[in-house]
Amino acid sequence: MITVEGLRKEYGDFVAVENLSFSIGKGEIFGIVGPNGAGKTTTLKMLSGLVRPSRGTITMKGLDIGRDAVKIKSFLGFLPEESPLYEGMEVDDYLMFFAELYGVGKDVAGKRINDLLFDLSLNAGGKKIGDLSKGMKRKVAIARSLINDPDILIFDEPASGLDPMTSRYITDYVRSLREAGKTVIFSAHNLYQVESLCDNILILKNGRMVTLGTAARIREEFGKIQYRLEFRVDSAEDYGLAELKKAGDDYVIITNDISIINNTTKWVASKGGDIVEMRTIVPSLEEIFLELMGVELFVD
Ligand SMILES: Nc1ncnc2c1ncn2[C@@H]1O[C@H](COP(=O)(O)OP(=O)(O)OP(=O)(O)O)[C@@H](O)[C@H]1O
Repeated sequence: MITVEGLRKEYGDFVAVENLSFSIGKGEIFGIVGPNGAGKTTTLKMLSGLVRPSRGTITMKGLDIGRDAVKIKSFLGFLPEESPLYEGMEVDDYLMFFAELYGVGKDVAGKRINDLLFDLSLNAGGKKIGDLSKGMKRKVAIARSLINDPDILIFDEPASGLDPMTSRYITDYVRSLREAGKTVIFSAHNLYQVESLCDNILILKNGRMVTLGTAARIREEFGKIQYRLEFRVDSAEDYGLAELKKAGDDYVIITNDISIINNTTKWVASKGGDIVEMRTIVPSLEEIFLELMGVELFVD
């Protein structure tokens, strides 16, 4: 559906995005994450044809964005990070206005607007856009990005800064778009959202790809699985295999070395003690992300 090769964007001497290559299949949800300034918005703007790449190619449905921008725009919906809305207009009129800009016929547009308002649970009750809540305004912007019934959606932080309920609603809505066969590319700061939603995740840092894959693959590649063993013995004075912590009457060790776990269970048995619990600790994508970005993590 989408192929990106050797994408680069320079602003003067500054390289905002460097040598990005990836492809996205039809019906996929593709997430882009990275710290502030990583190049997410720049990448999304290049994908949506708003910013011209300094180098590299983007093809969508076999069309080159440099040569066929107009055709591509007809099946593309873009939600910018901050979307200025016409505050003095009512939602229906606003959406109808954009439908006309896209050449959507009045009857089709009317039905589509009703469906969108219903699906997004957006009931403005005749209020002007300027008087709506932040979450409702975001929903209006999302509805606008869908007014031409695009196959490919590019959402820049669709749920950022919204209350958890609205954020959850938008996440569920994005999922329903995939079920309707749309391809969705979005950037986010909320890694839980990305992990629960995306088929593939691209992690960017300083404009470069750190990794790309499913959440499970990224976990496998970068996440250290740790083992946590909790046991009970009368005295642990002669235990010297790993650092011991106390949890009430019990002792706990956390290690990524399975042989330490095996030797500890033998030692516990030799002391006539009991194993209380043995489990693995799988790092969350958030923890892996922080580690990849060079932020130290503490496990307790
Ligand atoms: N028009 C521009 N002129 C000069 N530099 C720019 C321009 N647009 C973006 N940049 C720079 O490119 C880098 C990447 O910016 P971008 O907005 O793509 O990052 P981002 O990952 O979306 O960040 P955030 O999470 O803060 O939105 C930043 O250092 C930014 O200052």
